[in-house]
Amino acid sequence: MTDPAKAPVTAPRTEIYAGKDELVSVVAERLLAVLVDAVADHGSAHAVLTGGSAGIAVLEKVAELVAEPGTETPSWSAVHFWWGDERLLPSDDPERNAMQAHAALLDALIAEHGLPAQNVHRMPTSEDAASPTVGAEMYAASMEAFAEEGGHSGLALPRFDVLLLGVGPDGHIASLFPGKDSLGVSGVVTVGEDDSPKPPPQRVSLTFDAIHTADRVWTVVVGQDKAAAAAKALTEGTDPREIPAARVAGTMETIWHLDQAAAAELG
Ligand SMILES: O=C(O)[C@H](O)[C@@H](O)[C@H](O)[C@H](O)COP(=O)(O)O
Repeated sequence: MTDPAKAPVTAPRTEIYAGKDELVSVVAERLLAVLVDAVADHGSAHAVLTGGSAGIAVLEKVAELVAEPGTETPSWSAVHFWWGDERLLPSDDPERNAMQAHAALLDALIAEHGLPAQNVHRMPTSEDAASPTVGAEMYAASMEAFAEEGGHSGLALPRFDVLLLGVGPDGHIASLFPGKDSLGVSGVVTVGEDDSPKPPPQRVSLTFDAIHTADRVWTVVVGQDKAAAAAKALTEGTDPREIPAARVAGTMETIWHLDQAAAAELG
């Protein structure tokens, strides 16, 4: 079995866009293309979604593209959506990443385009799980049920074709925050966070080991408040315990999509 801590990872490539709209359009088009190609290539597609305003704007753009006649789309019955992290809140809380993604795209795909509701794999809510640790274990079991046979990582995970990540001004990704024990958790696919510095405190997150199994890992980074964190993350030798985004990587490609404001301090 491959040691997941040593999964092959690719070096980051940066792409800088004039503004949020340009960035969001490119990522939305690319996301659709990856889903189409994945279904054609291996019969299904698994995408990992992110919260945050840029990540949700990408989904809104995908919804726009899907509604346009002539857009090439995947067979939605073969597409699965997962999350990189979630806030442990009640199911109807508008702060849940899943609620926002449903409103932006998923409800329309289910109602109008044949996406099976059961292909949307939400992280547990505070009604489902008494604690982040329990929520993390539940989500690991959900992913195990779709684990790729003979996957290269040695972890019980679906083959993630693409995994989106927002980046916080503190350099956090998913719910992996600077200085937290979650950063060092290895050999498992999920981790609970009880004390997030960004509210709400209780969250569930994929681990770095899980993130590193994805074929493509794409950040979506918009705004001047991310400039310092992005610059540090993309500087060799940065300690990921201080800037978790420094460990962002996928097995086939790692793309940092930044708008000019977020890229302002890149070396
Ligand atoms: O769970 C959270 O607290 C947010 O989802 C967070 O992780 C977000 O992804 C980044 O802060 C980037 O957010 P923006 O895309 O809004 O800049």
